[in-house]
Parts: sequence; C-alpha cells; structure tokens
Amino acid sequence: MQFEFSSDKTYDIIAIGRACVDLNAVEYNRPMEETMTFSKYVGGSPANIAIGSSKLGLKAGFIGKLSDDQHGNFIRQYMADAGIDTSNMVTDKEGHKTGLTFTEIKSPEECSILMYREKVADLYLSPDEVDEDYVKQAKILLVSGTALAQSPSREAVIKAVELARKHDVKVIFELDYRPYTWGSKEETAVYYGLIAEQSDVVIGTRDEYDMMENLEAGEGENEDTINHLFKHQPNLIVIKHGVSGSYAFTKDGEAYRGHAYKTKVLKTFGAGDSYASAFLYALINGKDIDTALKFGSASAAIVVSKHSSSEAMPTVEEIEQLISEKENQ
Ligand SMILES: Nc1ncnc2c1ncn2[C@@H]1O[C@H](COP(=O)(O)OP(=O)(O)OP(=O)(O)O)[C@@H](O)[C@H]1O
Ligand SMILES: O=C(O)C[C@@H](O)[C@H](O)C(=O)CO
Repeated sequence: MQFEFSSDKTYDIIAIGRACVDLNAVEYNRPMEETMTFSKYVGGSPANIAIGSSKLGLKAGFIGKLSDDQHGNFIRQYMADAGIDTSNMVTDKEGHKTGLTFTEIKSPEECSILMYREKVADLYLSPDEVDEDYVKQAKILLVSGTALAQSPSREAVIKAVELARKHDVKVIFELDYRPYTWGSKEETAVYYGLIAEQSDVVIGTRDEYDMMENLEAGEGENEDTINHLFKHQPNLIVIKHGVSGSYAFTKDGEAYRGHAYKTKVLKTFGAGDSYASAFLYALINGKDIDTALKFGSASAAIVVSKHSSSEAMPTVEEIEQLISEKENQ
C-alpha cells in the first residue's frame, strides 16, 4: 500500500502542540540528584518531529504557543534556523512559562524524564489562534496527544483536526502520552479515542494504545486495536514495541513488521520522535511501508546513540547509510 497525499500544498507537515526546552544530563550513568550540569535543547515531541522532518528536507510548519521570555525566544529562533515556518507560533501574553524536561540517564537501559509542566504556555493555545488558511496548506497535520490534555489547547487541536478533514489534509495522530498533564486515565481514553477515530494514521506505543483503550499497560492486543480503529477513519496504524520493533497495519488487511537496528545506546528517549519524522518522510516521498518502517527504525537508532532528541535528528543520507550497512550485515 502507498499513501496518497494532496500535491497542491505549501507544507509537507504542520505539527501542532508543544515546543519546549529539554535539559539533558551532561554527566550520565548516574541519578539526576548527582547530575550538576545539563545541556539545553529544543524539545517537546511535536517540535522534535517538526525539526526531524525539516532536517530530512520536508517543508515544515508549526502551530503552538511560546512563553514571552528568553526560553520562548530561544525556541522560536532554533526552529526558524532549522527551516521551520514559525509564523503560527504565537507568543503568550499572560505570563505562562515554557515547559521544561530534565532527563536522567542512569544507564542506556534506565533513562527517564522529569517534566515541569505546570501552567505551561503550550497548553494555552486557543482555538482562535488556529488559522484555517494555514492548516489547509499542509499535506499532513501532525497532532500530539499531549496537546489534548487541557483546555484551551484541547479545543485548539480539535478545531485543527476539523479543518484538516475539511481541506483534505491527512491527520497523523502521535499518541505521545505524558502522564503529568492529564487529569485522569479515563479522560485520556476519551480524547485519545475521539481523535484517533478521526485520524488517517495513528502512531503510538503499545502502552499508549492501552491508555486509549482504558486498559492497564500490557493488557491490550494489537488485533483488538486495529479491529476497532479500522471501523473508523484510520487507514494505517503503527504500534511500537520499543527495542522489540514496531508493526504497521493497513485497513486493507496488510501487516508489516519493523525491526529495531542494534546500536550503541546512550539513552532511549527521542526514539519515538525520530522514528515518526523519518517514517512520515518516507510516506510523503511515496516509499512503501516496509521502507518507511526501516526509515523510522534507522532514524531512532541514530538518535538513541546521541545526547539530544532534536539536535541529533539525522539526514536522509545518514539514515540510508545505516539501513544499507545493517541490511548487508
Ligand atoms: N534501544 C534501542 N535501540 C535501537 N532502536 C530503538 C531502541 N529503542 C527504540 N528503538 C527504535 O525506536 C522505535 C520507537 O521506540 P519506542 O517504541 O520506545 O517509542 P517511544 O516510546 O515513543 O519513544 P520515546 O522513548 O522517545 O518516547 C522502535 O520501534 C525502535 O525501532
Ligand atoms: O516530549 C517531550 O516533551 C520531551 C522530549 O523533548 C524528550 O526529548 C523526549 O522525551 C523525547 O521522547
């Protein structure tokens, strides 16, 4: 199966959601309590995906809200320098701050993130700040699940999805579950279900689908997930299983398996965002799903071997080289 996108659009991808700051432990292989220095990067899953896409040569835009301070300025400048259109990244005028993510790298297998997301600017994006003329110019609207966690960002995203559907923009829903900003699991399941059913492509980890289905982690089955979602809008469902790889299922009954590529892992976060940007790059460029899965896995393998999520996003050449090395081994 090949995915068809409208050809008359200005942007390949417009992402909506948070653009934040990551502070990644400089001294690693130790708990955060013993980490004294951190390196600053732009972060936030949809921002990382936009940066990754732009680095791969896609024309990317972003809809979001930034704090009116040095952190907001840093994010806007970094994203503009990365080639992303920032015209629809609005500045918050009510004193809301940039979300901060501190990362802890205890070992390559034991990594975690600590998010400071109280009253963060990105969750104050309001529906009137989502411009129909902008959304309609994209081939893909990339929706981050975390942007549904609170109002008014939740309504802004629902509006963007409705506009995308109206203007033949494919909606890609990255479940991107971050517990900190949600009120309850039931609430998450309601909004995840609502948007997943209206999306063309859904991407998430098995645990995130369990969240969508209001199940305990590990209880859900891929077959039940696809049987349910294929009764609705989605044509393609991607289910990730960490280092065990990923699966893609199409509405017409095809199933594909993606394998993770072995690499020297520094930390595991950033895997999902790099995977999504390269997978979508491949789809937009008319590659088949097997190839898109390889692109996703290769991009993730590169990012998990490096220190950041955004800055480490690879080029097409790096991805192709890694695939060719691994497939010829
Ligand atoms: N340790 C690893 N080594 C190599 N590749 C990996 C590793 N972990 C994950 N990947 C690759 O990244 C893909 C996505 O990983 P994962 O399922 O952990 O997503 P995620 O939980 O969304 O990531 P994140 O930790 O960024 O939130 C996997 O399908 C796999 O190809
Ligand atoms: O998604 C976030 O807000 C944090 C990220 O930027 C971080 O790099 C990460 O966890 C990526 O998966």
